[in-house]
Amino acid sequence: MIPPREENSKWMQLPRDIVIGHGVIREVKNVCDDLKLGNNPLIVTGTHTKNIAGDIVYDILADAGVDPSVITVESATAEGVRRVEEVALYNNSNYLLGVGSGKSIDVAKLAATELDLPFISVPTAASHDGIVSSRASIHDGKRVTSVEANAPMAVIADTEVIANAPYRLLAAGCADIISNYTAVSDWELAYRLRNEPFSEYAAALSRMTAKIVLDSVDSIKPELESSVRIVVKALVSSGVAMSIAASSRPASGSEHMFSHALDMVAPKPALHGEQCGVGTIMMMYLHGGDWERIRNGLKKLHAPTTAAELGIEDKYILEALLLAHTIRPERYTILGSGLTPEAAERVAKITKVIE
Ligand SMILES: NC(=O)C1=CN([C@@H]2O[C@H](COP(=O)(O)OP(=O)(O)OC[C@H]3O[C@@H](n4cnc5c(N)ncnc54)[C@H](OP(=O)(O)O)[C@@H]3O)[C@@H](O)[C@H]2O)C=CC1
Ligand SMILES: O=C(CO)COP(=O)(O)O
Ligand SMILES: [Zn+2]
Repeated sequence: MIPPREENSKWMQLPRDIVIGHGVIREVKNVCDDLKLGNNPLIVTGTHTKNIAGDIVYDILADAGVDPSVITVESATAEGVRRVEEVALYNNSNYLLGVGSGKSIDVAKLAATELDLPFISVPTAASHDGIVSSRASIHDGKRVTSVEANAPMAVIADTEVIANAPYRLLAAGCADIISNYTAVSDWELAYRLRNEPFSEYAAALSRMTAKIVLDSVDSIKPELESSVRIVVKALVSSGVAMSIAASSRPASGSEHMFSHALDMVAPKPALHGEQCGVGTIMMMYLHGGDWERIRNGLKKLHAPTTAAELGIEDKYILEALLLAHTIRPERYTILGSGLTPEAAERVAKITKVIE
């Protein structure tokens, strides 16, 4: 059940078990036992990640006498969620495991929420903080909708598996965390101008997490498990900030609205974290903050800082900048009631996102 929102009361959902480390995927049965889950799980995995981790989870559970079923998802759509729910109901599944990247985790998370079943997140990449959060993003071909869901009961993040994922995914995860800087600035602005509910604890945790990652860019390298540990811990910490706030506010502001807008207008969007990173450079400029520090940090991480590096034409960057404020009108940000075309071009050019 998704917690109710009474004024003056707070219901935070946090994972109970968070297991991070080399080879911890092999703890999956122990985690399920710790949570006293049943004997009939459904593993929701992706077409690439099935071979990488889905099959390992299946074998561990099957060897331990559990009777798992498996379903593969190709995209995070409402249709995909419905298909998972049907298979779970047909198999009488008593919990779901999302084993893979963002889309498998989101589909499993939302299906589990709708079926009122426990959900365990087993990420194969550290590409964004959705691996631990209580939100799921669903795509309908034209737009992405972020919906409330139950937080995972457990997160099992195997640093060996994640270190073997394409480095691009890890750099995207770092950029998603660095974007907390502008998300928190937007939230503070909304608190000051609109008296929006604000949590100092969530904001401080979110900002500190972004600082740790930005301060660590020189230590974050491909195929290095110590780098993965830094990023996974940051993603967990950012997820906890969202749980404390009972909202994605601490980790999603104008830079995320820009990324969601790009998902709508760009023929071939880049990774979520990559787009948020580029959005953070521009939104930091609008906030009057140190956008060059953000840009330099992303460069050191080899994350995209320009439209060309995102593989997106300049005109879509400008279109997304003009659309961004309409994405979530109730979420006040530095974009206010929208940029003029001239202002959009100026911010994109000054920050070197477009030429
Ligand atoms: N819930 C939330 O709060 C959030 C949700 N999102 C959503 O998450 C999705 C993006 O997630 P993201 O992870 O960036 O991208 P994808 O889910 O699109 O995954 C990117 C690709 O990486 C592959 N992959 C993952 N792990 C490995 C690995 N270890 N080795 C090789 N390939 C691997 C995936 O394979 P495969 O095909 O098997 O999956 C997939 O092809 C979007 O739908 C976005 O809207 C984004 C931010 C927050
Ligand atoms: O991506 C997120 C935080 O990093 C979630 O934010 P949204 O609520 O914008 O989907
Ligand atoms: Zn994000």
